[in-house]
Amino acid sequence: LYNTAEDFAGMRKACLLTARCLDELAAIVKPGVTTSALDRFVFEFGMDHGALPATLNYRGYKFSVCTSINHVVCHGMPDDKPLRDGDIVNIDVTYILDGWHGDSSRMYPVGQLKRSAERLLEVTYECLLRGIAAVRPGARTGAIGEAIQAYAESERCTVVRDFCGHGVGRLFHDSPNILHYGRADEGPEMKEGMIFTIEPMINLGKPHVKVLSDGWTAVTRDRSLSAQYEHAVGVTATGCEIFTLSPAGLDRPGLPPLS
Ligand SMILES: CCc1ccsc1-c1ccc(O)c(O)c1
Ligand SMILES: [Mn+2]
Ligand SMILES: [Mn+2]
Repeated sequence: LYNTAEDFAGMRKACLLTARCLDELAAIVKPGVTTSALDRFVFEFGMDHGALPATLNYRGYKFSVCTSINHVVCHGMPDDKPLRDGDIVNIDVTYILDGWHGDSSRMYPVGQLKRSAERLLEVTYECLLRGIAAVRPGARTGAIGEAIQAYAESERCTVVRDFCGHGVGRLFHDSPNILHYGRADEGPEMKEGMIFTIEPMINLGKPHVKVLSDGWTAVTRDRSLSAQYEHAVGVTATGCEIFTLSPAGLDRPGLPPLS
């Protein structure tokens, strides 16, 4: 367990840096830009702020970021292929700043999206917000998954079961695992001071996923579109604090709020 004073202060700083990087990426992502260029930006942004990407050399992964396009569910690797008009891409960043891991991801539209793709982004972000709304001391972690699954399926979407959220803080991955489906009476009880990510992957088609021969890239088996949003949260006496919110309100899909 973490204590809500110093530990939450450390998480706030690491997560704010990740959120600021994700904010800046919104102006960079456009047709013709390669995901390798995004990888270089994320590495350099970290260097400029005294932070290292946690994914670099993590379990043999060689990049500073995951970039997952269209039917890629997660763990997409940056490459030299240019993004195309109509693509949707998840960019997942984890900076380590003074030993604290700021883990967050968002969806970025490339150019003009089809309505079905736009709707998937809205449903997925709402799934994350519903999961966050279920966080409070005394509830079980299963309440997060139940809330996400109920909303996703009410919108005729499906929840990926193969990957989950996780404890985060001084470690990139810690207990508890946070499932994005299930029942409210399952899982460990949430306690004040717990810090974990909620990172639902939502598909327009079937939930089934397979990992490509590169050992990383997870794709929908039916090649349907998939989206993911990730926030890191700390459990407080009254609910939770979202550490990775965008200071500019850019973490939600669609147009940024009028300033
Ligand atoms: C590429 C980083 C990686 C490797 C194995 S799991 C993983 C990963 C990627 C994004 C995450 O948000 C996460 O919690 C883990
Ligand atoms: Mn992440
Ligand atoms: Mn994560």
